[in-house]
Amino acid sequence: MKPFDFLVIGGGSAGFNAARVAAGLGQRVAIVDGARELGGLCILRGCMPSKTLIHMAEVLHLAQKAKTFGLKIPRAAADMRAMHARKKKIIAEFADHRAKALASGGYKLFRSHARFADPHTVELDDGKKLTAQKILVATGSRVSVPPIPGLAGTPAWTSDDVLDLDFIPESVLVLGGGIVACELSQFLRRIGSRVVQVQRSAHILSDHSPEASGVVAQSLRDDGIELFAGTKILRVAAVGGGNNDGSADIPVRDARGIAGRNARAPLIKAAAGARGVAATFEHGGKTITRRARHLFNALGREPLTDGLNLAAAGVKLRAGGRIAVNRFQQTSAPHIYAGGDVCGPHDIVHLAVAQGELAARHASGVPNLKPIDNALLLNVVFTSPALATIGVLEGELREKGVPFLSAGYPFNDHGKSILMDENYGFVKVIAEPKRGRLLGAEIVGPQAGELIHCFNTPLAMRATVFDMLRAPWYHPTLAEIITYPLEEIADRIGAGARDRT
Ligand SMILES: Cc1cc2nc3c(=O)[nH]c(=O)nc-3n(C[C@H](O)[C@H](O)[C@H](O)COP(=O)(O)OP(=O)(O)OC[C@H]3O[C@@H](n4cnc5c(N)ncnc54)[C@H](O)[C@@H]3O)c2cc1C
Ligand SMILES: NC(=O)c1ccc[n+]([C@@H]2O[C@H](COP(=O)([O-])OP(=O)(O)OC[C@H]3O[C@@H](n4cnc5c(N)ncnc54)[C@H](O)[C@@H]3O)[C@@H](O)[C@H]2O)c1
Repeated sequence: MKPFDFLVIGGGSAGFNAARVAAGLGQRVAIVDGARELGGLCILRGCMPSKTLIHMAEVLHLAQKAKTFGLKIPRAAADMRAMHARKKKIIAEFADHRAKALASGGYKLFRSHARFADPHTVELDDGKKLTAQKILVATGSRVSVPPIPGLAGTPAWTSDDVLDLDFIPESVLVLGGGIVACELSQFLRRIGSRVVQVQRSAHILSDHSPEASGVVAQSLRDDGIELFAGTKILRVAAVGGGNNDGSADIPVRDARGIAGRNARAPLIKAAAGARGVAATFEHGGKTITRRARHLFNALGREPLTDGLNLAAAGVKLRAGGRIAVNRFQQTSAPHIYAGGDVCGPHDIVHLAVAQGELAARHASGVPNLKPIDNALLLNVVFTSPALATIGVLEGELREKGVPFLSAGYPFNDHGKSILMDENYGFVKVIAEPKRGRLLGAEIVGPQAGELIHCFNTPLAMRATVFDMLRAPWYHPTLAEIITYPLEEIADRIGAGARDRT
């Protein structure tokens, strides 16, 4: 077959958008994807199913709080079969749209796994070989199974399984305190499961400030989750007894679940007669054991490079297994690029898309490209309250010795959030101390994932707190809470700086 200009391995968020941009630039493009179902993680088993279910659980939560609002809603409860059906319908529509786009003819699609035969050639499952001038590796990530005694041999759910539930589990033992663990623990609790969550670090969501993640932890506990942080997990095991929630039996999967099966990991069998799981961990100087009907491994993800034979292409990995890339997504073999979860450094969809598009433009010879601006890092945790950050925050600035001013304001003193009974959390603004140029913002509270977008354009345009205060802010809105810290910083800097901007 005639060589391609640009060949993409993996048709998820990074790969699909890279192919779309390269084809738009007139390149002859191929995509190779080995999944049974096309769509990628975000659509099939990541952002979209999780946010569909989380939204439904949020509606349920509000209905259950009806009395607070003077309403009579006698019995609001989850109907998991109906929720599952709605999620499936919505996801099928998104996946269908993506599959049609992949098969649209703009690029040649091969339904196969790919492995490098040499730096310009990949081999497909049927032995066919494809060559290309430039190649993008965008194979994503899979659930990781850390070496916790007993974990690899204990039947466990992954996020794939939790997102596919059509019944309410009686009880779930959640291992981990990252985004997946927190978002889905709260979902499980809100549909009616008993949830025990066990986290290693001293506070959950350890990439975030203790102040912000502490608000989320409080809300998880207020929802009724038994949350242990600062633990050392000693072992997990399948046990007899447990609870009966009507589920047929413990799923026979390994701790990597469906992702593991895709990667051809061996299946394991549940111990005969096992009806539950137990985790034993150290916490506050004590050894504690907690049991539940199901175990949920939410201990992180790892880049999916198995079977790609990257060595044959001269592509090197960083410590931890991610593909090493430069600021234009080029790997150690400069004609081979990587984008998305397989290279990181963050598993976030808009970054996967941006990396894929940047790689496609660079590979197509587009001049004067700008690398992705790390000072605009945007992150949202879709718990309730949500936690969202953008830019550079206090912890990093302190570590680097960079001077800054910061000011915050709590939602429990703001009109709109009080009338909504949304009293958790705060907004915080961080700015450069001389002229008040914005450096970052942190919001934990109602609609934080939406509110944080008040800052993305001003940050990208290097605006100051004075610029933001010149804009109108409607009353009463959640967004106007942002004016209080902006005003505080502006006051501290003084009129001189305002006049200079
Ligand atoms: C539960 C969950 C919720 C999430 N929620 C959010 C969220 O709300 N917001 C957010 O920004 N991010 C979220 N993420 C992260 C986000 O989903 C990922 O960062 C993003 O989807 C990664 O895209 P990708 O293109 O790198 O990989 P993928 O979408 O996984 O695409 C990789 C593709 O490569 C294919 N492939 C793999 N190996 C081969 C091979 N050898 N040959 C051929 N094809 C291959 C696979 O079949 C797959 O289609 C979530 C993740 C999870 C797990
Ligand atoms: N809203 C979003 O944008 C969103 C939602 C879900 C997932 N994601 C992305 O998906 C990726 C995966 O998320 P995740 O939550 O699975 O991973 P994570 O890396 O964020 O969290 C893993 C958790 O497991 C714990 N852990 C790991 N090894 C352990 C061990 N040996 N013993 C005890 N604890 C251990 C860590 O302390 C951490 O709490 C993240 O990078 C995230 O960015 C994003």
